[in-house]
Amino acid sequence: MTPAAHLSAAIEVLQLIGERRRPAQDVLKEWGVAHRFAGSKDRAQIASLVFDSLRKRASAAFVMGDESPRAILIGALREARGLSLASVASLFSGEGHAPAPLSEEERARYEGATLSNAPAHVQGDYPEWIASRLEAALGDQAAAEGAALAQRAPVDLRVNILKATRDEAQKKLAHLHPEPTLLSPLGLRIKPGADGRGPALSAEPAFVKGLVETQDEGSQLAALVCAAAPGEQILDLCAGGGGKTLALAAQTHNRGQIYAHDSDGRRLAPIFARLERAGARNVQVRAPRGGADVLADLEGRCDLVLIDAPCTGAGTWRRHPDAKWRLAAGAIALRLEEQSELLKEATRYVKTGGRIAYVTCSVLLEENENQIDAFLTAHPNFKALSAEETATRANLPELARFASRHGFGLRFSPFTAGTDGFFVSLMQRAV
Ligand SMILES: C[S@@+](CC[C@H](N)C(=O)[O-])C[C@H]1O[C@@H](n2cnc3c(N)ncnc32)[C@H](O)[C@@H]1O
Repeated sequence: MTPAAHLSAAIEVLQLIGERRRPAQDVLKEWGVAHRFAGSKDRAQIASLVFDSLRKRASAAFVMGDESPRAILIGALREARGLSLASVASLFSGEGHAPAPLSEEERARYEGATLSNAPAHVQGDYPEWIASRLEAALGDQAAAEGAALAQRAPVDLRVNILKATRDEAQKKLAHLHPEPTLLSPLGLRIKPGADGRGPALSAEPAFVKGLVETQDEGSQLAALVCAAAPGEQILDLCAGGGGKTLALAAQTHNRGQIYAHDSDGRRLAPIFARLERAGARNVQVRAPRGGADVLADLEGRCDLVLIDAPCTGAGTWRRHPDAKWRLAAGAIALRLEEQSELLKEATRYVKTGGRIAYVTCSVLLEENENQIDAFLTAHPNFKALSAEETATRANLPELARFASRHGFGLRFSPFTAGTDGFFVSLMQRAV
């Protein structure tokens, strides 16, 4: 396929995403199955165009004065890729499988339209209905934070200290030019390629042998501030695919016991191979078994209960740009209920003096500080740790500057920390 044919295909996929209201990744997969002539490199180019368009959907439509898939793609070529009008015009030639030539109006808008008078939700590329919620959490930084969430994300790796130091892993991956992350002492960052793609890590010996795992720097920090110590009894209540479990296993140097649980057994499926690869030997996976109480023996025994809570994912829009357009107010309400239930459930397992770590990958106040406030009011036998104390206990005192100004917890975000948006708060059970 030619680069111009990739554009036509991306317009078609954007149209399908709009009609089907399904995750972009699923629609791209279906499109690939229905168009067997497209090879893997073509599909990757098309996906990259689609994701850039979704990241910049609002600003691209504003620039072009039109919300059609074609207009959004054209606007995104300017907003996300900075292409010149001449380059775009040469691709939109109307020949072969290329999209129809640019109209006079499209040309004029591409060259002349500006975002300077656009409202915050357009400048920040998020849905208008969520603007007030983002402003409540982020104040006058909402548009800047939205714009940072509309950038392509780098590939972040967490070095597995059970197998290598950061220097060793960096040397083994030197051909990918990884740079040490600025905040996580365990992170390596690889810039995305010009087409937005990361490297094929699953074929890298350093990955296959478990020296590194993919994990956003914000997620690494959330795990690090849990300050898990060797010998502790730890429950990872929402372990999913095990991203945080693996980080905790490394932190504890394989000493003590980590119990990895998730209410959805299918989500746990990848954890077994990942634990094996990482050489993590202190993890017991506690998958659900019908209605059995699979965590009953942990009642009142845990030094640390991690709640990596189900959330809107409003901090991960760099990686899942379609999620911001599919998010609905009803989904937020559901997540809020699940989160407060999980906080309540966690109290069952924490021992006296033990701690709950509450984590989300959301930037919304309701899912973060407000949940902590409500929990502390309902559970006076718990006290929240200050940001300073949290950062000091984790031996990362410089993280105290990420203290939330809304309540107890630390906030990391693309704009303030160069990470995905993460919130983490620690609460200790009174002795
Ligand atoms: C943010 S994801 C976890 C990501 C994972 N910890 C990681 O680092 O890769 C949230 C998880 O919570 C799980 N979950 C939702 N409600 C739950 C509940 N009541 N009890 C336990 N797990 C739950 C979901 O199935 C989902 O896998």
